[in-house]
Amino acid sequence: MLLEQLRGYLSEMNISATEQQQSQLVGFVEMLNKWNKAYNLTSVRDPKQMLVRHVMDSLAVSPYLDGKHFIDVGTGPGLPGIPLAILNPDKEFVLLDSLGKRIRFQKQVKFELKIDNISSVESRVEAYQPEQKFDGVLSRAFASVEDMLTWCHHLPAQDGCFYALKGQLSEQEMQNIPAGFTVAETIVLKVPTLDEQRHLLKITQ
Ligand SMILES: C[S@@+](CC[C@H](N)C(=O)[O-])C[C@H]1O[C@@H](n2cnc3c(N)ncnc32)[C@H](O)[C@@H]1O
Repeated sequence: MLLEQLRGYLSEMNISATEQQQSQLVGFVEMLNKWNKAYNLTSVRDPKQMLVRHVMDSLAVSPYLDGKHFIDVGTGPGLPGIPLAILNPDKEFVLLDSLGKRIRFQKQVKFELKIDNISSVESRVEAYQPEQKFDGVLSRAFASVEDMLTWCHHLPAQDGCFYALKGQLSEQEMQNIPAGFTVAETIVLKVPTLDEQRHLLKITQ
């Protein structure tokens, strides 16, 4: 059932995924649903809604990613990083969150679904000093754009950029973008069956 739903959405979004990737994406929803009962990972309780609101919403970002080495800050259970890693095995994703139980969930997902291109870091983002900087710094439902840029300014490589996945954009939030950062692109994302607005801000430094 979930698999059929996923296939329909992938075709609507013009995204191709192998059988193995499809089964990993469904496996991720099933694990999210199972662990959610004890770990409180998301307020979305219905697996069909998890597929739309978490997996498809994350995958909508995939066509816009430039580079190979990404970090997803405030990733929680691995959103958008895990669906993006499943779809892009040639890219690497560091999943960072300050809460240990979310990190434990990500590690179990990596192990059970055999996702080789993710690694988890338990840290506050402000304190994290990576050995290698990133082509892209991703976030979804993490913080205001202002706070994200202030806390994460040390993470992108020279030509790297920020990708903030947002709902409705408030004028005030856009006005508060700190000096030295530029919104290079504002992309309107289409997520099947979701009426609310979804935006991807691509921000350079
Ligand atoms: C609302 S959740 C969003 C999770 C996920 N990105 C999503 O889209 O569902 C925000 C997450 O950011 C984490 N977080 C908040 N402040 C943080 C910080 N300063 N450093 C690292 N993680 C942080 C929280 O632990 C939480 O998991």
